[in-house]
Amino acid sequence: MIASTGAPVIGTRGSPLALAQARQVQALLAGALGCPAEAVALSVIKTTGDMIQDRALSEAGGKGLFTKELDSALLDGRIALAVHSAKDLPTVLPKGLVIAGYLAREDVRDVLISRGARSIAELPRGAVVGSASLRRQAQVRRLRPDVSVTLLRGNVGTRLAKVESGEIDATLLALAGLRRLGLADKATAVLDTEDFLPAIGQGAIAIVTRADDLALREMLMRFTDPATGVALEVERAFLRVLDGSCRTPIAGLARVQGASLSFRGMLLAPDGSDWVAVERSGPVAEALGLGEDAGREVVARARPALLGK
Ligand SMILES: NCc1[nH]cc(CCC(=O)O)c1CC(=O)O
Repeated sequence: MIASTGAPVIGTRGSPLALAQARQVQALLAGALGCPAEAVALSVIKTTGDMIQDRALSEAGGKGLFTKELDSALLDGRIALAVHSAKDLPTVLPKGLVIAGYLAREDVRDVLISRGARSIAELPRGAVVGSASLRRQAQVRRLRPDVSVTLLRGNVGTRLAKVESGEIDATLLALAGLRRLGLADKATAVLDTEDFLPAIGQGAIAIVTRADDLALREMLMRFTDPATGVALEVERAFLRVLDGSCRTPIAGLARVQGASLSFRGMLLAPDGSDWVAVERSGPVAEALGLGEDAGREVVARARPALLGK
């Protein structure tokens, strides 16, 4: 759908983070169109995921919780593009939709936010770490089997308040999200990807359009980042192979340097007591096969319990 100004309408969720991300795309698209940012309309759409606050999303019925309503708006023509955290996108999009591209990736790392401890190693014995992410819960427990993890949902502001008030000892968040909210100074420590692997897609903003909207797809190519696209192709291929069970924590990160890429991926038991890690490198031209291959290696090496079987 084209707004009365003639510019394509952007669909977004209404959370502060989603709006910050949509505004980045709004500014870039306005630049490409040669019009003021206000001429590109943002349409705020509530998703099922926005309405669930009391349980882990993994228990609330699976994939696409943050995308379904935006997908429908795209397919109905109410919006022309949807802006998402790549991390929240399911591995397979509904028929007729495509990821048209990604903005250049932000910092991919997670951060620790705590009152006293300056690192995960420094957390007091038996500390309580709040997180809604199975991947973060598992990785914290892999490094520190003595800490207890508790479900912590809600927006970034609420989570920070719970650390400040002492309700929990620490939490973990994506540095990218904090930066976009202007809250990066809340981070106590930035976690090295060597021992704390990010989520598939972390730090990347994805733009979804209708597959047949070729004019818009071409327009978006003026400011989307091909290297981020390659990294995400690897990571999402890895995730697709492992995707059977959303109860199983998965982490992975691809890096692109010129014509070569490297990838590390991990599948973990929810309590961090078991894991399989893989490492691959190869040419950019083989991104898809490399990601799938890494996924198949994990499946082959994992104990059945790790695969939820
Ligand atoms: N699950 C919510 C979500 N989706 C994307 C980000 C951060 C931004 C990003 O990864 O690009 C966050 C918050 C967080 O995990 O701290």
